Amino acid sequence: MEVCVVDLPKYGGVHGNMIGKDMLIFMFSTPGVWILLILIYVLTTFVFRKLCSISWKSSSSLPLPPGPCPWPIVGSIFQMGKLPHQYFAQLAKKYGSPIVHARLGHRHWIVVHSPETAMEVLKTRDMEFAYRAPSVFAEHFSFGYQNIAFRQHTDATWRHLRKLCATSLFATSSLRLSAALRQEEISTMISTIQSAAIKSGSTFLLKARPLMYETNMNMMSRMLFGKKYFGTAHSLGREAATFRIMLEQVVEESGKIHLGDLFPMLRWLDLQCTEKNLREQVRPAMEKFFAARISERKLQHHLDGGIREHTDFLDVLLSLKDGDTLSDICIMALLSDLMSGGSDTATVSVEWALSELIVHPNQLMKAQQEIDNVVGQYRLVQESDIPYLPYLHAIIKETMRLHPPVPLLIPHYSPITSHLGGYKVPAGSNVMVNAWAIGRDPNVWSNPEEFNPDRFLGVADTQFVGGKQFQLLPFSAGRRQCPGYPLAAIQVPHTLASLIHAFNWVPPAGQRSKDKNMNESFGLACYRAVPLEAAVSYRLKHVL
Ligand code: HEM
Repeated sequence: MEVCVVDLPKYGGVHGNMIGKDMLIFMFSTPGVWILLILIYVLTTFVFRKLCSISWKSSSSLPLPPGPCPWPIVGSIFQMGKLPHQYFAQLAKKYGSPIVHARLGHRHWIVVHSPETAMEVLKTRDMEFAYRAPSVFAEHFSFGYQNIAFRQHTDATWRHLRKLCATSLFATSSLRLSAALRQEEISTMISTIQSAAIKSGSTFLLKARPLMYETNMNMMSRMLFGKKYFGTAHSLGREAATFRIMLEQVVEESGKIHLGDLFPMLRWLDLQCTEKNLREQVRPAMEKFFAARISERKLQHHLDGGIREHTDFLDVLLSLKDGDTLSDICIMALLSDLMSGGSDTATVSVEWALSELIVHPNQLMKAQQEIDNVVGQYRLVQESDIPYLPYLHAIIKETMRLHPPVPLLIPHYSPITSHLGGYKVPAGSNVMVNAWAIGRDPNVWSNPEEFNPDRFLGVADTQFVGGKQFQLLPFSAGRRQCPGYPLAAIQVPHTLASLIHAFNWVPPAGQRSKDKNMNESFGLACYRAVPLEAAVSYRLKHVL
């Protein structure tokens, strides 16, 4: 039998099982295949683009606002640095756009930089942008989004809580009732400094921040639940120690960037162990502290036979009836919200105002003269004097223009895809207003870097809360506008007036007025990076 030997190609015949290099060489040397491939490529690209444009158009056919090209996965986290408001202001300048965008991890940040765009976010389309983003810190600090700051504005309880604050804590009549306790705390602060001045001869070096912070905390805790934890010997028990430790933990956690917020899919891993700390240490400590305040007050109500007069906000909250009652968890969340909302912001405002006045001695002198004319030198400033001090008010407005205590406000959020100023806002974006940048914008203010309180003489206080022009936004505006504004509008000028009325403030020896270190640090509020230190001497004829 004849055997026909066929020399097979190494990988099989043309119509056989041909794979590998030779096959590729064969394919690409055939013009028909080339044409076919090009056709397939063109077709698929066309179909893909078409499909994309259909789904893009159904959400938004607009481009993202200008911004840096993000790194894969991390986005622009490493470019942002420690002062996000300054980073975004630079981006707005670089791209010549009042709306800029950066991606940080998984989340988009859309930041607006002009009064017009701020008005669109905070007023015109307030309902769309007044949401809050879910976040690791917010979830634990607010006992599961139970407080005002992190509850959604569409929730009826959010409206109820804001209304309760407006009618029973910050209403003019309520503030009048709590005025005496604030005066006591201010007098204590002044006499503490005065004693130190007497002890050290006449002029002494003072770091005022801790004292101002403690004074504000005492005012807040007394107004909210009738107790104080700083300063005098009788308030330094175990309860005060617990309170202070809790406070330190909250401040520390609030300043952290939680990876779970930037990469929600990795949240369960808790790579930094920050969530474990929040869940197992901070939240239980807060819960234990506030639960104890609530149960001791419930006991008092019981002993008083339900006829106790309201002495503080906790009394009001525990006396709510029928459909208005709040759960204990909600009360705890509200108390901690108000404590933290009202302490750092007021402290930071007064510290920046003092810092500016120390480097502008003529303006300090003018303010002191104004106060002397109204108050004299034989008593301390009282809240009832505040309406008669227009130059002091102008100083505070000018300070908050240059140093808004919360420079990017609290981030707003868009849960759905939306648009702003002709740009796309992807679903799940943080939408932020750069109050710091608007306050320093040369298109809005003449000589914006100059500290010139006179520009605000004769300007109504309502300018503080958005006003008509949205140029000055330290308290924000619209639905989320700071509910504590009526208190801050008394507390900040009262504290500042008392300090500059009672003392002379000059830079420490060897430091000239114009050597100003106005660097900032970013946190719950935007403090001076280096706490203010000044040489202080008592200037009143009145002795405490
Ligand atoms: C100088 C003093 C203060 C400044 C500059 C200030 C500023 C602000 C800002 C910028 C916001 C964010 C608004 C937004 O998200 O658009 C805010 C919200 C808030 N502030 Fe203030 N604040 C001050 C004092 C207070 C005080 C005294 C309290 C209470 C005792 C308070 C309680 C709150 C609360 C609860 C919120 C959340 C409001 C919400 O989300 O609905 N603040 N504040």
